[in-house]
Amino acid sequence: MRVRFTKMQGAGNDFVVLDETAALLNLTADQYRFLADRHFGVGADQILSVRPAPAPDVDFEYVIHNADGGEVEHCGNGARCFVRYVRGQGLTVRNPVRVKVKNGVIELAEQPDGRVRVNMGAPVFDLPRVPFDSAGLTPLAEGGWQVWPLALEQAGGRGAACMVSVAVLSIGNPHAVQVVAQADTAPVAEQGPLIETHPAFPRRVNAGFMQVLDRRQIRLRVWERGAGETLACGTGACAAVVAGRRLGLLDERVDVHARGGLLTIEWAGGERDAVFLTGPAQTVFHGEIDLPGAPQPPAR
Ligand SMILES: N[C@H](CCC[C@H](N)C(=O)O)C(=O)O
Repeated sequence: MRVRFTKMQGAGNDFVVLDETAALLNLTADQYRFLADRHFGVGADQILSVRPAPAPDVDFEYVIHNADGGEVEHCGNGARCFVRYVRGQGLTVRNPVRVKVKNGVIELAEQPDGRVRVNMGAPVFDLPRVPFDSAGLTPLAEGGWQVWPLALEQAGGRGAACMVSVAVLSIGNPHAVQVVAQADTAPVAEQGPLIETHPAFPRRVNAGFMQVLDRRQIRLRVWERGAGETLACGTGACAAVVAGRRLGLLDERVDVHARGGLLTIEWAGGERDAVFLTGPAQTVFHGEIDLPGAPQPPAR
């Protein structure tokens, strides 16, 4: 099956964008994995699908699949590319654009300076909604909030276990954020997959490693659920700033230095206050590719 796509990136987090506004593609997990494959496919951290509005109060539906083929609830860097795509392709002239994501509606606005500002909605701290299973775990009080100590053990008991303390929250998708002294030398490759698959996270989790430079700047690396370490993670940047602010370390507006670029996060600090993510969105190229496997029958 031949599909047209657009390759995009936001602060180095890269995407294959599929325009499904005229017809749904009904791709399989294997086909999403193929598109994301950097050797046999196009190559991307996530696949973003642009779909028709499911209700009159939104302009589009925004569906995200990780490189491992699994559908996920949200992608902040992808949201910026989404609005760049739909406006650039003339699918809408609205600004901001309202899109339906799995757990709600978000607003995406192209700014005069060319960056894109996304209203990501309010963070979620209710542990069962992250979801996080805290049974058998005792939180540590930290700066007026709490962090959760997790034992990380190599598969098969190889190597010594180590303990990390993570702040746990959802930005529509699950995040576990730890404060580290130096992001550049943080053990992202070693600890990331162990945190991602820790049994306390029944749907796995994105693992953030945050170095606080000062109250208005952090350096952040994220091992993403279903994708591994990416050059930037939009929801991860939101989660890190919200966690840092609740731990008393950060102010309302923070510049997040990711490996792939700069993101700006704003959160007033109230549990019902929306988190705002501002950053770049670039189109890299357009293309077509033959997908293995037969087209799927429409979902029932
Ligand atoms: N890996 C994430 C989805 C993509 C998030 C990230 N690319 C962003 O910009 O928010 C998850 O499984 O929840």
